[in-house]
Amino acid sequence: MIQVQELSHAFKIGKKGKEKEVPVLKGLSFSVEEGEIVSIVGRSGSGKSTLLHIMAGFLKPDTGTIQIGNVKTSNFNEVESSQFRLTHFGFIFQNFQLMPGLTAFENIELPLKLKGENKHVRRKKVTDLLQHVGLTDVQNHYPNELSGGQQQRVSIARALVTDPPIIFADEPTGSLDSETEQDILLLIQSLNQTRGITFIIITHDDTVAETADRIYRMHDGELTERGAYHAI
Ligand SMILES: Nc1ncnc2c1ncn2[C@@H]1O[C@H](COP(=O)(O)OP(=O)(O)OP(=O)(O)O)[C@@H](O)[C@H]1O
Repeated sequence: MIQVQELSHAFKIGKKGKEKEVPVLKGLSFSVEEGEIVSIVGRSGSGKSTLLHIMAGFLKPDTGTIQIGNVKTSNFNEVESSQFRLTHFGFIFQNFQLMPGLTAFENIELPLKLKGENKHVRRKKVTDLLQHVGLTDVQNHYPNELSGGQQQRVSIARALVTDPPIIFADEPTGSLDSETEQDILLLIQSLNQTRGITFIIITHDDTVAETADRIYRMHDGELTERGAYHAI
């Protein structure tokens, strides 16, 4: 479903005229099947976030191609990239990135408002998702009135509310204690199974990586597959 081929990217650093090229991705190729949980594991600075930014269309690769379904997304211009992102991708971040002035319900509802969905559809979708992620009782709480795990559940529900087929999760449990981490990983697995959503999890943590159906290890700008694990 997602095919990445021969992807390379280097950053230019230093003063104008004296720039140095720092290669980060060096011709890496890999694929993700529809409905899979894939993790990309690697040390800090190995290029995981760069790969995610390129796959999500925030950054152009120097060379290489990305194909999602039958669409070659690496050929997109900025407008096409952002339109594709809105309909195909959801994002989960380490630090949740919730709007502090909105309740849990309103945070989850926001992408639907931006999409112009009517109130009735919004209420139904948000109510269903609140139940699915176990937050019905705290739906009127603001982010600072929620635990880290609850905030991450809100951000997961927000990522899912527009029904994207692919979710990118960048260190989704990086701010959580190990018990809450397990709860969130189980939630991701349950959403993957019940809704068929593809998850791409970026992490430096082997325990998190092993939740996935398939693990890729990032090392020196290349990816190698590490086999299948089902640790939970
Ligand atoms: N905008 C940029 N300009 C120059 N160099 C960059 C830029 N972004 C990232 N880099 C460099 O590219 C390399 C890979 O960074 P990247 O953030 O992709 O790694 P990572 O594996 O996601 O790390 P972490 O786990 O710490 O987030 C690092 O050496 C970093 O310093």
